[in-house]
Amino acid sequence: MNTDVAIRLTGISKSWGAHQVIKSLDLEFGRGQLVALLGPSGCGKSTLLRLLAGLETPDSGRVEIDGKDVTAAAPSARGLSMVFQSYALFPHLNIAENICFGMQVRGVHAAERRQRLQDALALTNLQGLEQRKPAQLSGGQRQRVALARAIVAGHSICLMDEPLSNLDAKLRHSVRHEIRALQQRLGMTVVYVTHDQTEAMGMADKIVLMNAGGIVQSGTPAELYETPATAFSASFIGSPPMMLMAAEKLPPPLRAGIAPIGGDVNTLIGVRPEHFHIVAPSSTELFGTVTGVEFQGAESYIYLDLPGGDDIIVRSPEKSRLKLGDRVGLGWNPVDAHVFAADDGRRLLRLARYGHDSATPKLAAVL
Ligand SMILES: Nc1ncnc2c1ncn2[C@@H]1O[C@H](COP(=O)(O)OP(=O)(O)OP(=O)(O)O)[C@@H](O)[C@H]1O
Repeated sequence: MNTDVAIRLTGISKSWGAHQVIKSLDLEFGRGQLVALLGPSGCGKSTLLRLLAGLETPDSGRVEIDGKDVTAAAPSARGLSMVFQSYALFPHLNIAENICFGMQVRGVHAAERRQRLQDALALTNLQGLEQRKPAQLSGGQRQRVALARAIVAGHSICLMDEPLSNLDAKLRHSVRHEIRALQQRLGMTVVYVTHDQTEAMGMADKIVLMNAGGIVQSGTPAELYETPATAFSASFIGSPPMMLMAAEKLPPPLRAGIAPIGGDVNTLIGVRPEHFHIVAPSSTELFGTVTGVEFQGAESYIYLDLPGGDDIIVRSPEKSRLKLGDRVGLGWNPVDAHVFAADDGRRLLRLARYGHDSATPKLAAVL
């Protein structure tokens, strides 16, 4: 048994009627890690979490927790706690009673209950609020009660399903920081479902990006950002995401060097918004028309309409002086470009090598 693995899924499938929601999935969750299950609505994240929790049974495959086969085990026998989006607090019980409810049901001794309650209140910064009812707390405080309840359970694995989605943007940011700090301090293994890539990028040790019931890519946030395995991955990670341009619509000098990568395949060129350079129109063969400028404080987003019909966003570290309708030149360093097959989005070789290839001097020169 590999003790670094807290949860292992092997060949897990689940269908609802004819709809296969989870497609023969293999996955490992490292001990003490926060792993984000990320993906668009309906891709199967919550179903996967419920299969882990034992709230659903897989049609096939095996769920192991701490090396033990728990595929057929009841949720209560799996040694894990859960935190839901809806908090799931009892409105008629006060905060202390809500936090202690599970311990009481399990018959934990009163003195032990009091001690664990005090520890959890201190960890989640809820001291002084014990006697209040959930309705008398803010959304952020309620979510902290749900966290405290998960902590007192004393399990080393916690499953969280979109725990921050009922909070406003500012609160989401601070509670997200609290969850991460707590997870690291307690050394918990957390499986965290979210559709928000900034949350996953900011919190996770590992991101498992899902689409249509399968895993598109899994790795550290940096791996997904720097080396997206598919065009889907490229356009899901990053805010704004990577811009994808049909290679055939780009002027020939910008296409040079791509043909050997794609062969006969139509390709998409991907460039992150921060890697575009806005240059004088006379120094490049690719032009764009400014359709919008957003000032964000530390940076500006410049929206450009390209002749081929692609709309792109350029991220500029300065306050932009560009105006609507301005015509600008656009370039990028070839080492920052990614190439994907247009048909299924698979990653082809990175353009980097070709940028410095003597066979394509024009590409580097133009950019
Ligand atoms: N009990 C159920 N019966 C039938 N279909 C279901 C059931 N639960 C989920 N589904 C379907 O399975 C698919 C995946 O749902 P799931 O809730 O796992 O997605 P998700 O990625 O968590 O989405 P969201 O981010 O919107 O919560 C959806 O098409 C959903 O309609």
